[in-house]
Amino acid sequence: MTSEQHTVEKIGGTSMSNYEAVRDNIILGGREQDDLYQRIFVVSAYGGVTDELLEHKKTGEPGVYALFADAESDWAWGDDLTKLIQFLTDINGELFPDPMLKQQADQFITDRIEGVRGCLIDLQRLCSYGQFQLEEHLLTVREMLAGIGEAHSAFNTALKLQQEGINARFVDLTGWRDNELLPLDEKLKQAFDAVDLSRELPIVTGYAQCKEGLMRTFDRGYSEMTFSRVAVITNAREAIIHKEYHLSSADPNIVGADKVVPLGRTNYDVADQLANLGMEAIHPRAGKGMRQNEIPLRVMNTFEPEHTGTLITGDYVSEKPQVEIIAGNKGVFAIEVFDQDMQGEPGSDRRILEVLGRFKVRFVSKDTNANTITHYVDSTLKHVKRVVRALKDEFPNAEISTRKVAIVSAIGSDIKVSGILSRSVKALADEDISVLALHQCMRQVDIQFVVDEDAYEKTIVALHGALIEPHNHEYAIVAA
Ligand SMILES: Nc1ncnc2c1ncn2[C@@H]1O[C@H](COP(=O)(O)OP(=O)(O)O)[C@@H](O)[C@H]1O
Ligand SMILES: N[C@@H](CC(=O)OP(=O)(O)O)C(=O)O
Repeated sequence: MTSEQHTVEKIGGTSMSNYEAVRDNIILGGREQDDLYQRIFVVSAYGGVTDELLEHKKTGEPGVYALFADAESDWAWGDDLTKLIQFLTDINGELFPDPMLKQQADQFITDRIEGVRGCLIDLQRLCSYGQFQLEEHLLTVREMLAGIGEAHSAFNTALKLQQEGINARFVDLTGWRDNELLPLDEKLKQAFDAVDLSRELPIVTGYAQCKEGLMRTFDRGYSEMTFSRVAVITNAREAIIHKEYHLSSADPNIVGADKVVPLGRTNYDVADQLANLGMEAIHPRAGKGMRQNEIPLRVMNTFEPEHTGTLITGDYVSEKPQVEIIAGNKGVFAIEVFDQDMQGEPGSDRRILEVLGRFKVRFVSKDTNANTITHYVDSTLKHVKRVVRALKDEFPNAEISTRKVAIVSAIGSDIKVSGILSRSVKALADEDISVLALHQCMRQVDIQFVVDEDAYEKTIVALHGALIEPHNHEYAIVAA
């Protein structure tokens, strides 16, 4: 099934938890009955469910997976799974006042969870014989558990919409009781060849089981990968992500919702800069497929459906050079290698990168001079300490130092604005913010300021006030 007239739309977890908003603002949105179709919805688990299944995305608090992987507490995971059934059936109770429908939804998800419980008990027994190592199967366990959340929300949404007279169809990509493991693209082709978009509304699980193993590469970003591959494989005319906020000119929680303005237009290059800083409009690997297939990506605010949101395309460059977004990352470690012999010994950078690669530490930015190379890494203190120990072995005569910093970036599809650098630095100086390092590429799509970690918020506010607010954008920066 491919058509050039349909959209593929991802609905994020926080939005999914508000069924009425999903139904009224996304599914119906004032459309006539005949205009409801030609859309594919890829849904995430309800907010907080995947945290319970795996571990809390922000706090790290263990979920079922983390407890199962921690061999010490043999049965804590089982108790957690039982609590999870209660959590999910409570959600069903909110969603289905009709007892028959609630019973149907409860039956579906309880069967699924009890099936997984049986699997995990068998796996534990298998691994108790020593020939089988639990560690070798943990990624499969993680994938199986993750899929429960999306199966739950997709099944419920399809059932609810059917009750509202919409021909919604539950498309389960979680591989539950599948007898073959297919590569992702093949699995998607198989699933959507069976769908008639002119008269069916597929509600698709954001988790897809496939030979590549989505979580191996994307972990908690798996639903974006499923979403983007569905858009590519079915040749969508547009891909849309429905989130609980606009992609704004800065974090509304820092600058103030009254001061930020939605980004109306931008491009995948800017989206990659944001992802590099940890503020993901779209995961770069997920965005790559859509960019290469020239599928526009729109980020919509579920709770402001009348707003055209942010349209991300590969070729967009703002007519008037300007900063479009101030974004940053405060959890960054600067690892500085200062070695007086460096100038005379080419290859130092390669050796440093080899150490970072060995510990799978990703760097967000870097700067160098004759005898100093500094990498700014987005990692944990534990990993940074390991890297520093390895660097000391590699560079015995070097001074190696680390420091927690924040990186704040002024980003835009074209920021070749004369005087922007001086205005930015002045805005920071006026707030007594010292700039520890400064990076700008010749392509001029971003200027990165490295500041003390505790100056992160002040820096974002100062740059937003100097570079964006004076333009008094109203509806959006270049409305989509
Ligand atoms: N430029 C920005 N536009 C909108 N929100 C932003 C921006 N920068 C940071 N944020 C913050 O990111 C939060 C969402 O973070 P994110 O991890 O993407 O949520 P989710 O995991 O639900 O997609 C928003 O609630 C907002 O506080
Ligand atoms: N439900 C998964 C996948 C996901 O992307 O969710 P969300 O769209 O709410 O970020 C998770 O929480 O990781």
